[in-house]
Amino acid sequence: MLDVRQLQFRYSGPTPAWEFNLSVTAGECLAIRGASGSGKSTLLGLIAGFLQPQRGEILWQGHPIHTLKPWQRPVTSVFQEHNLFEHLDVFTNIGLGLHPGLQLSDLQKQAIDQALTRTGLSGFGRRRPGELSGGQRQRVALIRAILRRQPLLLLDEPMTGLDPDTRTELHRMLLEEKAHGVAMLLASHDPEDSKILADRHWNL
Ligand SMILES: Nc1ncnc2c1ncn2[C@@H]1O[C@H](COP(=O)(O)OP(=O)(O)OP(=O)(O)O)[C@@H](O)[C@H]1O
Repeated sequence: MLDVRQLQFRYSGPTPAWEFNLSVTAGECLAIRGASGSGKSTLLGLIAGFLQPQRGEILWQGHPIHTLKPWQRPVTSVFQEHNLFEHLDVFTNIGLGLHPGLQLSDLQKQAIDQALTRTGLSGFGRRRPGELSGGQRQRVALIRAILRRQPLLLLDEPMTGLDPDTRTELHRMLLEEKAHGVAMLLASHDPEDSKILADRHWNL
């Protein structure tokens, strides 16, 4: 279970201050609702560890994680910027999410191939991100996050630029992750994403 307790944050300069309080249990998807600029990405950035809170706690299974580096947290995230390595091909980008030294088992290699096929990217494994469309890059980022199988998945506008069939397949993959006990936080302006994936809503 994720517990965010009295988590206070403000950017430098004359910007709003936030205090976040929420919890998400294993296998649950919490949709974060709020107008553009209300702080949804900020909250996800704090949980991922890309931003440092001024006060408060983030607990996972009762243990504080807000003191950990991003890569030490039981978290994986898909942000709008994708964060793919431009000099590496699609397969390697995904594989590095599974093992930093790319020591992949046959099962993991199969899982990557299968996920690429399911999302219409069969045959794209050797392409670099610069040779992909925005929606294709988004799919690669999502596959990488899903296959990493961290207990907590942060999704910031995850379906941007995807066609209806690919969205349906990715919704299905995310529902499978939920069924495996992955907890999710979803920031999306698309009501369809929330309707299909979310168990609860939380308003900012
Ligand atoms: N690095 C920064 N420095 C100062 N202010 C920032 C910074 N990043 C974001 N903000 C401000 O913080 C507020 C919240 O931004 P945030 O990106 O969290 O909103 P959001 O709810 O995710 O918006 P959207 O739905 O448009 O993605 C906005 O007013 C934004 O301008």
